[in-house]
Formats: sequence, structure tokens, C-alpha cells
Amino acid sequence: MYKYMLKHKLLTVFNIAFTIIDSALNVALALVLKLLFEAGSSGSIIELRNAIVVFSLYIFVSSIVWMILKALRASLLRKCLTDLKNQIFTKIIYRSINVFNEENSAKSISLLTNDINILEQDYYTNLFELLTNLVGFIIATIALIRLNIYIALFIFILELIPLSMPVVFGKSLSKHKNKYSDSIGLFTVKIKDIFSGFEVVKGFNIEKRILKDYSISNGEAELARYRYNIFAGITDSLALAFGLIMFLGTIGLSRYFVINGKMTIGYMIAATQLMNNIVNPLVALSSRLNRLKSTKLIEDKINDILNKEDGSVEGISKNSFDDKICFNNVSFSYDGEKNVLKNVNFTIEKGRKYAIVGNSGGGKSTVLKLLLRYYDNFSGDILIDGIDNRNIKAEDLYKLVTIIHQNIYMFDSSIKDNITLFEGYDDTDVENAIKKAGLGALINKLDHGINSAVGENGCNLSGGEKQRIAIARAIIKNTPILVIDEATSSLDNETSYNIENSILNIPDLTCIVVTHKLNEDILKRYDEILVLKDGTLSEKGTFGELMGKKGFFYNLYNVA
Ligand SMILES: Nc1ncnc2c1ncn2[C@@H]1O[C@H](COP(=O)(O)OP(=O)(O)OP(=O)(O)O)[C@@H](O)[C@H]1O
Repeated sequence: MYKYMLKHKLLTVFNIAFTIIDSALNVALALVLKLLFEAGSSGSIIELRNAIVVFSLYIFVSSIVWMILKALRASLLRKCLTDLKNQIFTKIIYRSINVFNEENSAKSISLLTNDINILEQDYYTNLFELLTNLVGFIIATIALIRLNIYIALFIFILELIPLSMPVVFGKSLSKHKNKYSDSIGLFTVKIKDIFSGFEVVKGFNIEKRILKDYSISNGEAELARYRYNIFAGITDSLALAFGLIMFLGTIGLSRYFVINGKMTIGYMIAATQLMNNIVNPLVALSSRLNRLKSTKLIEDKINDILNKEDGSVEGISKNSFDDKICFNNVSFSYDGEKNVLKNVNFTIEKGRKYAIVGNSGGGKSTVLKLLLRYYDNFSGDILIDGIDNRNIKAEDLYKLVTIIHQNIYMFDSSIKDNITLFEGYDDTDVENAIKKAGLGALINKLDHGINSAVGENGCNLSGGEKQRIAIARAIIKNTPILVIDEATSSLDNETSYNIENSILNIPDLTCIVVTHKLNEDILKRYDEILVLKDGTLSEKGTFGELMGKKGFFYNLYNVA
């Protein structure tokens, strides 16, 4: 994690320099206090006045240094955390879809929020505090050796005990912190899951059941936090107890030297203050070292993300679709056991329109997912103009193919942003997409028109309106291949017919449409219908040919 500090070398150097100055000033307080006490007990007004001037100057300089130090730390912290979060996020956003889907996204959310907060406190802030403690400790120790070697020796021997604590407790503390971080991650997954299904929770009156689940998850997270806090508390208390023993010992020894005339009261005050500057940092040092060590497993988690293969391939550049897509003997299984596609063969020719129909669970959506390379562990080939789709640059593949999904995701922004996806399209392109997607009436009736907010995941819109926005989003992208997965299921028959019709009228567009709506008028407009039955391509042909066969499609059509 320190590499993020090294990126801002000058700021880090200034931070270190001011940390050293601040620590030195802390230790210097002992000498200033000695001066003040000696001047106070000497009876000389001039000495007292000089001591007060020195003390006031000390207060002034310390507060300025302290203020600068706080600003420098805040600035470095901001830069390091911004860089770290940006790097993690960039790594995640460039993952391929299948790699992204391997993990629950709430875990990544927890990493970017909870774990980063832990790092902020226990790594970065802690590291500089550690430096303050270390420098303060060294300077105070040197000063005390010069003041009284016996007191210094006494402290040296006792301080070995708190210093050994990170070695003894560090591993267990790290384990507890990681368990806490993991349980917070699982807790975030649970909350995200519950809030995403809020309407189901209400609609099925399962609040009590959900509350029970939530309480278990919350209890586990808090138990892990409690265990960590208890463990950290025990190590901190032990360090504090040793600190107090050292404090008492120093006072006893100083008193002995004062009684024997080997030390003045001023020196005794200075020795006690210096001892404070040794014991306090030492107590803090051991607990800070423990906390620093405890971030190791979080650092490992972050490194796992940063070093994980993102699933992207260098890939071949492909900027146009010229001829055809071929599925050659494609078989695929999600779980490595049951094949959901079995030796599927078909060809999609440029500019032609294809419908994919079949039984529920027959593998229609899976065909589209494989074409878009959501998964690449299938057998057989999917060739686009003769090039294996797994070898085409992902970025280029998505410039050739657009998909309209069954479940449409809406960003919490305006209708326009959800159509353009924040790209700067011409107004005429936007208007054209709105018209073709049948969105005109909706936009006219809204107060803010195209700039109206859609709400979180489109909660201000109906299912059909969301589908139309998704269709406009695909039309405006204007890719040569359009893939539609049940995108008109929430629309009434007339609207669905009109939209599908206008898409089918786009002359050069190659269309692959998964549909459940077996409407004769629309189906007749497709050049070919591919019929999937339990993962195999059972039939293909035009509507007329398939009806003539009186096979699986014929039955499907007559049941629908
Ligand atoms: N991510 C997944 N993990 C495991 N199995 C999956 C996954 N997605 C789909 N399946 C399974 O693969 C099979 C084919 O699913 P697919 O979604 O392709 O069918 P479909 O023909 O589009 O179905 P429907 O018409 O009901 O939408 C089904 O048995 C489904 O349960």
C-alpha cells in the first residue's frame, strides 16, 4: 500500500519532515517545562519573563507545525485513497462479464467502502502516527540518556515487554481483523440482496423471515467486530499497564536522585515529561504496530483483485461485419455437468432477420450470451466472418453487436442519459431512436420530457417504458448486428408489433430475436426461425416451412 505514497514523493517527504518536527517539538516540551519550573523557583523576574516568552513561542510554533502537519496528512491521505480506489475500480470495470459474474458484486462494494475505511484508519493514518511515536520515542530516549543514564536504563529494560507484543499478538489480531472484514463483506451482500428484492419482501409478507436472516447476518458481523475489539483492547490494555509501571518506576527513581542531591526538581520534571514521551509512544507503538500488521490480509485481498486475470484477451481488431456468423457444433454447460446446449449448428447471414424460439429453458438466451462471449468455455466455434468470437477484441465485439436484455438496467439519471448512455449523440439521432422505439407519446406527456428522471433502476417507469428505452438505446448505437432477448415481452401486442416491425424494416441490420410471442404476422417476416428444444436445434426454416413440417414448432405454435 505504501507504493501509493511513493507516487506523491514530495508530499510524502513533507509529511515525514513535519512529523519529525512535530515529534521533536513534543519532546522539547520537557526542556521548556524544566526552564519554566527552574525560573519559577529561582525568584528572578527576568528569568521568569524569559521563560514565559520561550513558552509562548513554543505554543505558537507547535500549533503552526501541527496545523500544517494535519493539512499535509489530509492531502496525502486523499491522494493515496483516491488512487487506490481508482485502481481497484478500473480493474473491476475492465473485467470480462464472466469474470465479473464469478463474484457477488456486493463483496467488491464492501471492499471499496468498508475495507478502504479500515485501511485509511489502520494503515495510512496509523503509519504516520507510528512515525510520530517512533521519532518521539527516539529523541526522548536520547534526551533521557543525557539527563540520567540510570533512569534511561531502567526504561530500556522494561520497554522490551510492550515492544514484543506485536510479535506475540500480531498474527491473531490480523486473523480477527480479516474475519471482521469478511463478515462485513457478507453483511453488505445480504443487505444488497434484501433491498434489491424489496418489492418481493413486501408483496409476499416475508418481513419477519427477512428480519431473521438480517439479524443473523448482522449478529455475525457485529460478533466479528466485537471479537476484534476485545482482542485489540486486551493488547492495548497490556501495553498501557506496562506503560504505567514504567511511569511509576521513573518517578520513584527520580525521587531517589532528588533526595540524594543528584538531581534538581527542574530535572525531575523534565525526566518525568521525557518519560511520558517514551512511555506514551511506546504504548501506542505496540498497539499501532499490531493494527498495521492486522491490515495485511486486507492488503492481500486488494492485491488478489489487482492481480486477478480480468478475462480480457489482447484480441484481433474487427471493425465491420461483412458476411456471416456461424455456430459450429457449439456445446456448453454452466456447471460443467449438464449441457444446456448440445452440438448446435446454424448460420446467420448479414442483413437477414432470425427468430429463436423454443421451450422454456431450452437454451435461447444462452445462445445469445455465447455470441456476446459472456462465457468462453464452450466447445465448438462461434465464427464471425470466420474469426472465432473469443479472439476478437471485446471492445470491438460490442461495437458490432448490441443486445437488448430481458432484464433492463436503468441508470438513476434522465431518460436521455439512459438512451445515449452518457455519449454525446446528435439531437436528430436521439429523436430518430425515440421515434423508432415508440417513446414519443411517453416523452410528450412528461413535464421534463426527455430530461425526466427515471429513478433508481427505472422505478418511475413501467416495464414497457423501460423496454422502449432499452430499444432506443440499442437503435442509437447503430451496430450492424442487433440481438434481442425477449425485449418486447412487457409491451402490449400492438406496440410490440409496431416496434418489432420497425426494427425488422431496418434494411442492413442483422437481427437475432429471441421471442416467446408466436405471432404469425411477425414470425412470417423473419428470414429464418431457429427452434431450440432442450438445448438442441430441433428445426429451422421459414414460418411456412416449419408449419408444414408439423413438428415441434407446429406444436409450440398451436399451444401458444
Ligand atoms: N447462469 C446460469 N447458471 C447456471 N445455469 C443457468 C444459468 N443461466 C441459465 N441456466 C440454465 O440453462 C438452461 C438454459 O437457460 P436459458 O436462459 O438459455 O433458456 P431460455 O431458453 O432462454 O429460457 P426462457 O425461455 O425461459 O427464458 C436452463 O436450464 C437454465 O436453468
